[in-house]
Amino acid sequence: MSVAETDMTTFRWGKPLVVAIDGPSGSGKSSVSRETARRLKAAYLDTGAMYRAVTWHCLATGVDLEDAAAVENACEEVDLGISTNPDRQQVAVGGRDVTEAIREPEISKSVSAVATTLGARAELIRRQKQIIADSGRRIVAEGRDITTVVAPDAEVRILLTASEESRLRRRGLQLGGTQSAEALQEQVLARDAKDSAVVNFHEAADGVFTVDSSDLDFDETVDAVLAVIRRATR
Ligand SMILES: Nc1ncnc2c1ncn2[C@@H]1O[C@H](COP(=O)(O)OP(=O)(O)OP(=O)(O)O)[C@@H](O)[C@H]1O
Ligand SMILES: Nc1ccn([C@H]2C[C@H](O)[C@@H](COP(=O)(O)O)O2)c(=O)n1
Repeated sequence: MSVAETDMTTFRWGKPLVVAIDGPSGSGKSSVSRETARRLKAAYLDTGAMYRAVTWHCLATGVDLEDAAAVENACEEVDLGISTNPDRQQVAVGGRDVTEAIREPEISKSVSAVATTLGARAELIRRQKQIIADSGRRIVAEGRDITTVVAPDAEVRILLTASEESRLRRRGLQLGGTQSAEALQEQVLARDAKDSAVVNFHEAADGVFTVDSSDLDFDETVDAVLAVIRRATR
């Protein structure tokens, strides 16, 4: 039996398999979830990219990020496209490809303003639920409130954590060692502190498995996540 066939059997091919993964910045949610989706032959949804795309749209069209009603309105109106192919992430706003642009530091600096606007969250949560339904419920979705709000009914729910030290080190390496310690703290810890005002992604809710990747490398973390999925679905 090939590895692919083994995976299909082990992971209930043909049955719903929504895997919800939350965690703080730099814990490895995006990279680990994407690889997990590949292994499961599932779709992949990066919900943070949606918050980033709305932020890009607000900045590009002059929406005041301090004006909650304006941000909510922009979020409801925006034509937002996001691919769910784990091998090719694409994000579009009004048909324009913003896949790279939403990763710019200006967006990372401003995105919490959108993420803490409750009306904007409600609209993105509605769209995220629709994307999960449209996937035929075979998807790995990651963010900050997937286990608790977007997909509390997911077959498997995981909180992916790592120590602050590991998360700062990983983000530093990811950015090519170009950032000062202060800049990294701002991008990782200060952003988490702002986002925590509206959503809890530091503690696992009831029924949510915790995977602590502080002492695991990337491959070991993917294996640990797959082991949780196997255990939860057998
Ligand atoms: N277990 C691990 N060991 C070492 N490096 C890891 C591990 N998991 C992820 N990484 C690396 O850490 C960096 C940050 O990971 P990633 O972008 O997936 O985090 P994230 O939780 O999605 O962050 P954010 O929410 O800020 O987007 C990436 O370069 C990734 O390859
Ligand atoms: N479900 C989610 C996903 C993301 N956010 C916020 C938190 C971050 O500041 C921002 C960008 O996320 P990232 O790309 O860094 O994972 O979006 C959220 O509040 N809820």
